[in-house]
Amino acid sequence: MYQLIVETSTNLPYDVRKAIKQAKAQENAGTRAALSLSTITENISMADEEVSPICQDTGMPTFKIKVPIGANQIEIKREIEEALVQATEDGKLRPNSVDSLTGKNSGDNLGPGTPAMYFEQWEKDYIDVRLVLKGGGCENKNIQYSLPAELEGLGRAGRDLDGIRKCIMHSVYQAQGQGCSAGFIGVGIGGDRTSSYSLAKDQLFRSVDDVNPNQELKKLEEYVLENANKLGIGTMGFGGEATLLGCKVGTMNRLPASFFVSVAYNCWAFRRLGVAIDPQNGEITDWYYQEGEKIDFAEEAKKEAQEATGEEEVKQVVLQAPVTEEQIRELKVGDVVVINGDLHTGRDAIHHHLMSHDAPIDLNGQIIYHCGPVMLNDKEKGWQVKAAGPTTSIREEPYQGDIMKKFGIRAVIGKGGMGPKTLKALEEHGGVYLNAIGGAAQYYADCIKDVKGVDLMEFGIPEAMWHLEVEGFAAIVTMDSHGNSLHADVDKSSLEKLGQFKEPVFS
Ligand SMILES: O=C(O)C[C@H](O)C(=O)O
Ligand code: SF4
Repeated sequence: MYQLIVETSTNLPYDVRKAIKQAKAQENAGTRAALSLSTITENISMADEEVSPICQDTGMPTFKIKVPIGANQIEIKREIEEALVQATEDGKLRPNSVDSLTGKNSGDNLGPGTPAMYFEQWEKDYIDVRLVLKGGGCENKNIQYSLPAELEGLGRAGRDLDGIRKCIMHSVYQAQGQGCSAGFIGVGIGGDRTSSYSLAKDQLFRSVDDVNPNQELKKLEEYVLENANKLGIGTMGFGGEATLLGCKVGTMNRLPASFFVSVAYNCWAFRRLGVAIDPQNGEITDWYYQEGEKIDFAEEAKKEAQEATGEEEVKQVVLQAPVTEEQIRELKVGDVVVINGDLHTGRDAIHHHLMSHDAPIDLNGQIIYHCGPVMLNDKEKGWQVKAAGPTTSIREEPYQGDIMKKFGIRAVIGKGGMGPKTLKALEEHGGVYLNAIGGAAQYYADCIKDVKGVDLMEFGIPEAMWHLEVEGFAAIVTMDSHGNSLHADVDKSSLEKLGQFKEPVFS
């Protein structure tokens, strides 16, 4: 179980690698989307080499286990829990289990509902364990429709295959880049609200290459894959050709009165693996999702990095943090900023806290990084950063503008963009929003040269305020102090494109 957990967190499966490689081939060199994909593939290689988490959000560990008749499920549960605790201690998983009422992090990835484990008996003589580590950002972009429904951009979706088609197209649109596109979707049709979502998630256990045996669903999957990529959302929502990398649809019976379509959205960091286990000796006899060649992005990434620095099409601005208002007002959407100096992490708990408390340090001219890192406290070296990519910024929308003004913060780094309230505050106050590449947790951890301290540890490791010193931390200006937002632009243009799919296709 330990091996399965570590491999899943650090080594992306072959089928997912293949889909990412295809996406890269679709994007034109030198574009924002192509550069972001290069960062992503470089990150995949780094995680593999370092045996460190691909993304800092190691998600909700979800196990699907098939056991021969007579196998002791209680013992298997215990083994899984022990392995999770160990993997957390070793920095392969972030402590991710939080009490919903008190906000307290259990620290070891155990707690009510964590991990999720689903057992099933079968008549074979081996144990089949599948694991998906699905992060919170993409989980937040899951969506459930109850048909008939009225959908933005697409009009009425009826209780038929064409209505289902519209829901799925809409689900990709509404995710924008916030679930770290390009993503994979699993769709569940029918059931009740619970079983419909669970069917959607089950589809994520199908291999990316898997072909649906049901001809109608096969056509639907192909249609969505082809057409969702015409929405122009692209990697991280920066615009581009690759928005969706996989679409798998399953169906089950429903009640006469209900008609649910549920969509489970998974980011590009699609961490799911599986093993066959011999119950006699506990040995792994087979790994799943590893057919064919393993794509090694390392060499490719090196070549591309050289080419990209040679091209230099985009404006690059080096900022030494702390920064001044004048420096920030000079930045425009599309600029690439390279940061050296101080960064301070702050996510949900910190933003909520800062609304009614003083900051633990002087934040004037400082940069806030929406990030909940994986940290290890080494006896000799002190705090070590194991993974540190951005988290979805939109959750801080109610607070961000006020906090920037209150403390004189000049820049925030995150992913997925923010809304009109923040945009207005950036203009009034002289601030900027910088988009880092979601999921690229190794790539950014590598830029962190020192952990200078930590405050508000009572919020738990991911939510604490970490004071970091960085070098060469690159991010893209996607919202500036002149009222421009790339996110608003991509949302608007993709909604217009969504309108092209209004007419019936499967009727
Ligand atoms: O929790 C995180 O670090 C990231 C989260 O998965 C997100 O996508 O927002
Ligand atoms: S940060 Fe992005 S890549 Fe990581 S779990 Fe969240 S959605 Fe996935």
